Amino acid sequence: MISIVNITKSFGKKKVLDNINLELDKGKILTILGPDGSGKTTLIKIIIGLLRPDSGEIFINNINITKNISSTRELIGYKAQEFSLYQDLTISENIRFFGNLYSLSGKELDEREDFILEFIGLKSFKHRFAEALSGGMKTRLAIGCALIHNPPVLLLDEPNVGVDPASRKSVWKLLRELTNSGKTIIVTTPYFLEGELSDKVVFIKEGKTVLSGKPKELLENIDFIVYKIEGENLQNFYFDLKKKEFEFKYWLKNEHIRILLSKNEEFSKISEKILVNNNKTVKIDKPDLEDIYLWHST
Ligand SMILES: Nc1ncnc2c1ncn2[C@@H]1O[C@H](COP(=O)(O)OP(=O)(O)OP(=O)(O)O)[C@@H](O)[C@H]1O
Repeated sequence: MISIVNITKSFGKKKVLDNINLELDKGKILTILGPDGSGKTTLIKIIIGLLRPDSGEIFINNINITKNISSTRELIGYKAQEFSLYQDLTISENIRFFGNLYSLSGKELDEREDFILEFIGLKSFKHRFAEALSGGMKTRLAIGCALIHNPPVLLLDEPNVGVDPASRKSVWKLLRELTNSGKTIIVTTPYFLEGELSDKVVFIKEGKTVLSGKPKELLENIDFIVYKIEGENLQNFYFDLKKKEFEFKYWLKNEHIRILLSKNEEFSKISEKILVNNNKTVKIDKPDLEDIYLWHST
């Protein structure tokens, strides 16, 4: 459905995207994961035709949209990272405004507005001003606005940044309903857990694809072990570890330190070196997508 072929883009001397290739089938969600500055937004902007790639092509339904930029209007609904709803317009007015931009009017616009209000679960709030909405409601409204012209493809740039975890879940539920009805969705996010909810993930680092695949398969085919160290004074312990410049991968995450070792490295060999004492406990932990990203990208 969507094919991204050899996309490369530089700003001045800086290569921001380096030969990106991706395929996504109809009715699926692709999540682009990567830290700030890795090139996610640049790729999205190229797909919607806001930026021209230096080389490469993008196809949606076999239409070369890099050559037919005008076709992106119909094919794609887009929610930008800094999406600005009109704060002094109501939910209903925001949706109708976007409808006007897509030349919808009269009965057609009324019906579309009604459908979207129902779909995003904001019908009973339709006269509420956008500025008075919670983060999750704003995101749902923004997705509704991007859907106004019923495009087959939806591109959402970091839709859940600044949204609480419960509302993030409701946004993902909405996305899944959309794919069940045949829409194809690309999402960017810095939250690795969101990747697990999608059909396909791609990890991008410094403009390069580190790894891509189905989250379930990536999680089932892991060639490392995650050790979780808990205990008191972990921050100091972590900074002590840093001074020793170990080669293995470790970092401080929430309330613990994570250490990744390949399956043939024995933890006992390093446990002496890192002086895990009585104040610390070591457990094997379930790997997640962030572990996979760090394993492959550092
Ligand atoms: N118009 C531009 N001119 C010059 N450099 C740019 C431009 N747009 C982006 N960049 C640079 O390209 C790199 C990738 O930026 P991009 O916004 O695509 O990353 P990102 O992964 O979306 O990060 P973020 O989550 O912070 O938006 C960054 O180093 C950024 O500074």
